Amino acid sequence: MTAEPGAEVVRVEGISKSFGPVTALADVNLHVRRGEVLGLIGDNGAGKSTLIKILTGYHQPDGGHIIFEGEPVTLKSVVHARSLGIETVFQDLAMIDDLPVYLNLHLNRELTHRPFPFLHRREMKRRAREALDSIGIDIPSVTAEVGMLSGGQRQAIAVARSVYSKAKLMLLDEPLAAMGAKESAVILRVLQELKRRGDIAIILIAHNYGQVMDVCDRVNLLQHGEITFDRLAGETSVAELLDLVNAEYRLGGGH
Ligand SMILES: Nc1ncnc2c1ncn2[C@@H]1O[C@H](COP(=O)(O)OP(=O)(O)OP(=O)(O)O)[C@@H](O)[C@H]1O
Repeated sequence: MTAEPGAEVVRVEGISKSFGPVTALADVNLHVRRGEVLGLIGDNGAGKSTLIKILTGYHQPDGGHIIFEGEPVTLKSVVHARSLGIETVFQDLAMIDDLPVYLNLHLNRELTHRPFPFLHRREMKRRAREALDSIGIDIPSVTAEVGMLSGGQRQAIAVARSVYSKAKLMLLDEPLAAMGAKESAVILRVLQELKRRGDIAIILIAHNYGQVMDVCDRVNLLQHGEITFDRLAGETSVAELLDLVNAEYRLGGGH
């Protein structure tokens, strides 16, 4: 089914999740297609991270369904979700700073000279270079330690790692938080390139609506545990999004 360009990769139906007395998600419905970047916005505490953690297999929902590539799935764990092609790029990156770029790209997937347990470094370097070049990430050397790179470059490598592991659905939770304009531009360029290639579905959480509008095809607003707004980016504006979120404060629903 996903061989088709534009095919639906994931559909979420009626997802709910509470933490004790706190209802994080009440009745969430959303979907995203191959080659599409869906921007997920919402006030602090709206439930965005909880939704991403459900899709990544970290939290189990209390109710509702997840349809992945047309089949209902129960995502039992992060490892299970990853085995299906659901990859998350976290804010805190999960990179090992004192390892070079090419080994970070191959974490838990190191190539060896079979049947011998020696690392096939030359081949890993070659593949790392190819993976970075293929999505336009400009890193001078794949042997550089990740800890020496800028935040933007590290985040770009985290994205490349997901692509390299053949992600079908990529989840990005605030990848641009704490980044300067130049660093954000690196990531936005990579996302544009992935969009152009058209084979991955992407859900992006971001607080900067200007950046959301730059890269997303469609925007969903999460409020009170439900998606209350679903619009093509070309049919809305930063001003409208700000207005919708700020309306909550005016109604006394904000924190
Ligand atoms: N593990 C948890 N235990 C208890 N409550 C939680 C837990 N995770 C989230 N919550 C609560 O669920 C609600 C939704 O939180 P969530 O982090 O998903 O929101 P968010 O939209 O990602 O917010 P932010 O933009 O601030 O990151 C909040 O009220 C939060 O306090």
